[in-house]
Amino acid sequence: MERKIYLENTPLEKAINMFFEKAEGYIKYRKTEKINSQDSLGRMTASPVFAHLSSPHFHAAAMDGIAVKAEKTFKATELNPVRLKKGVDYVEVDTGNPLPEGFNAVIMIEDVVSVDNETVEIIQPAVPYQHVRPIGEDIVATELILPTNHKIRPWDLAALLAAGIDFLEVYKKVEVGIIPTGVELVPAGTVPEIGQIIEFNSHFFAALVKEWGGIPHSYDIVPDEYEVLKKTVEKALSENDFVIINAGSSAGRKDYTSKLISEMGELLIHGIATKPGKPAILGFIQNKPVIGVPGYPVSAYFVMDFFVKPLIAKLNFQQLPYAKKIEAVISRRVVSSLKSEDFIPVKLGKVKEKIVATPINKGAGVIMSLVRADGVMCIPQHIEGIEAGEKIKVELWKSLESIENTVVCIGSHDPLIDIIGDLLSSHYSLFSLSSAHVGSMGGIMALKRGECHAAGIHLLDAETGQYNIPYIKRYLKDNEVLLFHLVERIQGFLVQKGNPLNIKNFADLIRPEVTFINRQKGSGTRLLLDYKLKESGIDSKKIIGYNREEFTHLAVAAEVKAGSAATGLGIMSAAKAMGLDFVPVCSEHYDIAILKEYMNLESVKAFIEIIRSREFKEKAEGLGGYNTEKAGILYYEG
Ligand SMILES: Nc1nc2c(c(=O)[nH]1)N[C@H]1C(S)=C(S)[C@@H](COP(=O)(O)OP(=O)(O)OC[C@H]3O[C@@H](n4cnc5c(N)ncnc54)[C@H](O)[C@@H]3O)O[C@H]1N2
Ligand code: MOO
Repeated sequence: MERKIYLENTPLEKAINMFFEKAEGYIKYRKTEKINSQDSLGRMTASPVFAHLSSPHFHAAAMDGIAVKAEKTFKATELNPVRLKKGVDYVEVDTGNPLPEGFNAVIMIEDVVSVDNETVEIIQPAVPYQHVRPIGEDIVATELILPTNHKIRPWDLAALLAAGIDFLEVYKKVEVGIIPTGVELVPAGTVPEIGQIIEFNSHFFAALVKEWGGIPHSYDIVPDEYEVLKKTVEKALSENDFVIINAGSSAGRKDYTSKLISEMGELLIHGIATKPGKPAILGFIQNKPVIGVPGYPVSAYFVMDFFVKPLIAKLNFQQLPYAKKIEAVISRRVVSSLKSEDFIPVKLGKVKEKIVATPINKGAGVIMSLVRADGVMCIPQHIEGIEAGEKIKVELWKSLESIENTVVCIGSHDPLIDIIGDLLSSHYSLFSLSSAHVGSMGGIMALKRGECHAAGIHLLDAETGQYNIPYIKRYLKDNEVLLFHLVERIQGFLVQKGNPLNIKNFADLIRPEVTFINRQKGSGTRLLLDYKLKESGIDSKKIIGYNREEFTHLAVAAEVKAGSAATGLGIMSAAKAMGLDFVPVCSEHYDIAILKEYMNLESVKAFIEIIRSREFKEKAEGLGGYNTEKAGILYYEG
């Protein structure tokens, strides 16, 4: 099997146009079916629907009271009440009852004075047909209830039934075949061995298809064998309106999808100018659309969103679900490829009047970036990147109200921030926490720019040996800042189980067999390392890997776990999380800085309450490596 190395780079808009132009003829002819009106919610009418019955189909009392002959009441006044005889001049009726023969108005029971069991008195005349719902007030038999191409809403469904329409003709729901491919895949529910991956994309796609109004049919995992894939595609085509083939879309040795589409039908496009989503495949077999969706889930989501969502909408004769967009400022610099339109999931929060977007650009394989996202931003092609503080458009995945109730905490990474976030939303259902890890200095700068409420910081001042306060004095001198203790935390070397290289102190870092993974400039851990190196007179140039940077403790731990570095400086919880050993070397202050003006926000008050809670302290102590004695104490105002 030859590899297909060359992928096209068709701009997204062009790809969409080409694809839907070609699909146009197919989209026009849709199958219809008769369904029970009671099950018609959300379906599209395929022909006009006319009323079988009128509603009401008899004159009906509109109020509880008495049915009268209006003429007999005309003389009634307060001074000269009119008396009416039961059965002759009036009949008792309840709302909805048919108006008895010969009667033409209803008087509300509140306006009727009972004289005896057989007689009532009234002091106001009744107008003919007052409080009567005449035949056909709501619906007249034969009138148009719903036009063609109308999506049935709850009240439409009610009107259909009221008009005596028990069955109606709707378009058949689009049926979508989903074929997962790859020998490495094992069905969800299996414990995967090394090299095996749990197959979740077909379930992910099926859920998307349902959400977008289609009926998914997933097929068994197809190993990377051309003939098996061909057979499955043939079967799926015969059973569905279109087919999605998952994975095998790029340049791997067994990436067959594009070859198969060219051989069985017409390959329209292989490769679009987006990131992620680049290896998308668009084609037609027997005139039915066949879409090759990349294996990486984030890449897959965007290809589904670009092509499958509108295709389902068109085949269902429905409008695309409305995507709400807002303007936000971006909290940190994002570099972007000149060759592609970049789609990046973001976390959102509102600080003062600004909506702040923090990009979660973790790569196409990280499904958690979608789980954590509140929206998606797009950087157009031919733009190299966006600077922190610039405005961007964001597609919203969450209500503006919940974004307004989000505490934005930007700064140094610590798993405690996730714990605070979880406690905040579990104790205060309205509030949530959005955190971004950009290092302590990044947090201070975000506070200064008004892009976060709180910053998690642990900045050691090399001159004074003091934590955080000197930095606040220097960088936030124009702001009123409150500094709260969070924890004292132990920093140490993350090493393989058993510490095979026997790394004990900073001097060990320059041993030739010790490779290092560093944290990014501006992070507190980096400052701590540099301070300690200087203190011990160690030249950082002698450390192999000093220039390799990661953004979080966990990322450092992952590098050590994978063996690409022997050690890195980090916190105990990161070592524990990755099953590594931890060699403590020093402790530091991790504090929370908050601008005073945000302290009147209920969400920020709740955030502080959580930090002070016993539950938080217990959870933090449980992780190991933290002293929470002073958590939540305000110790500096500047
Ligand atoms: N040399 C090149 N390599 C890659 C390129 C390239 O242009 N040249 N493109 C990269 C990009 S971009 C993407 S996106 C991926 C797309 O990969 P494929 O669509 O070929 O998919 P696989 O390689 O088979 O799988 C990728 C990844 O996804 C996992 N996967 C696949 N199916 C499922 C499923 N049903 N459930 C869960 N996970 C699934 C699979 O195990 C792999 O880990 O290619 C890059 N490579
Ligand atoms: O589509 Mo790939 O996901 O560009 O990374």
